[in-house]
Amino acid sequence: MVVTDPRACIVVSEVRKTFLLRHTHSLKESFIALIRKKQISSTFNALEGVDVTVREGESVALLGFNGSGKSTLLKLISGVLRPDAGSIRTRGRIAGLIEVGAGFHPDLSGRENIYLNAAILGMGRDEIDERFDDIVAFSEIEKFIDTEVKHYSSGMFLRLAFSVAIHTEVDILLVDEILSVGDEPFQAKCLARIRELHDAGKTLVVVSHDLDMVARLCDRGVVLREGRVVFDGDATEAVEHLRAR
Ligand SMILES: Nc1ncnc2c1ncn2[C@@H]1O[C@H](COP(=O)(O)OP(=O)(O)OP(=O)(O)O)[C@@H](O)[C@H]1O
Repeated sequence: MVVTDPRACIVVSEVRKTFLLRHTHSLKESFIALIRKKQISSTFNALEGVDVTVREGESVALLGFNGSGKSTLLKLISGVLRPDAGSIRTRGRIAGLIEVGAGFHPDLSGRENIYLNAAILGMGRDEIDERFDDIVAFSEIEKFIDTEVKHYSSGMFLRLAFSVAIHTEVDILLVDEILSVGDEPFQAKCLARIRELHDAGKTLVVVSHDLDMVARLCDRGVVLREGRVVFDGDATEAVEHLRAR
């Protein structure tokens, strides 16, 4: 596909993602299945023929029921997964709030993890120094910043990881289930920060089951059903489309 839109920053074109489904648990079972000429695995298309173009500064929600392919599409855009057919092109720095905290080390302190994680997310030492206080203040865990992360509660861990991710310099922010992060006041704060980033011109792609929040945060909604795009348009209409089924 030739991209004619000069403001396009994510171009998903004719994408298919296939997963292998195993039907056996062990080597012994596989052996028996082979002898009995039974299928030991089959393939399954989590996404098929998906076309989505996102322009700079847009806020797009990926909507759909469980298993419709939303997270898979987000992972393809972030580069964590590769498509089996079609192409995905992106322009600008992308940060995914997808597997938040995946790069954290339990034996290091909160402070050390901020430096480690921010570096993994592409920030330079000076940039981290400059933002360190903001990251810690946002997480509200100042008192425990020099404690090893393995002693943190799961909510504290998520607060710190989310704070680091949300303070990195990006053009495109990919967010999977914002509302699974921390307690209610912290979720509201994260949402406000994401809105601020969008107001400053950043592009957002959000996956969430909180349809009211999505309708307020996003301008556009893409509805997936069984791996195919069944609606792409105004976010409020997309939510209505999803609720109508
Ligand atoms: N690594 C994998 N191996 C096999 N199947 C997978 C894998 N990842 C995803 N799938 C399958 O692909 C389909 C789409 O999954 P995906 O996580 O993208 O859905 P989703 O729309 O984000 O769902 P949910 O709302 O439940 O989070 C599901 O049927 C899932 O079981």
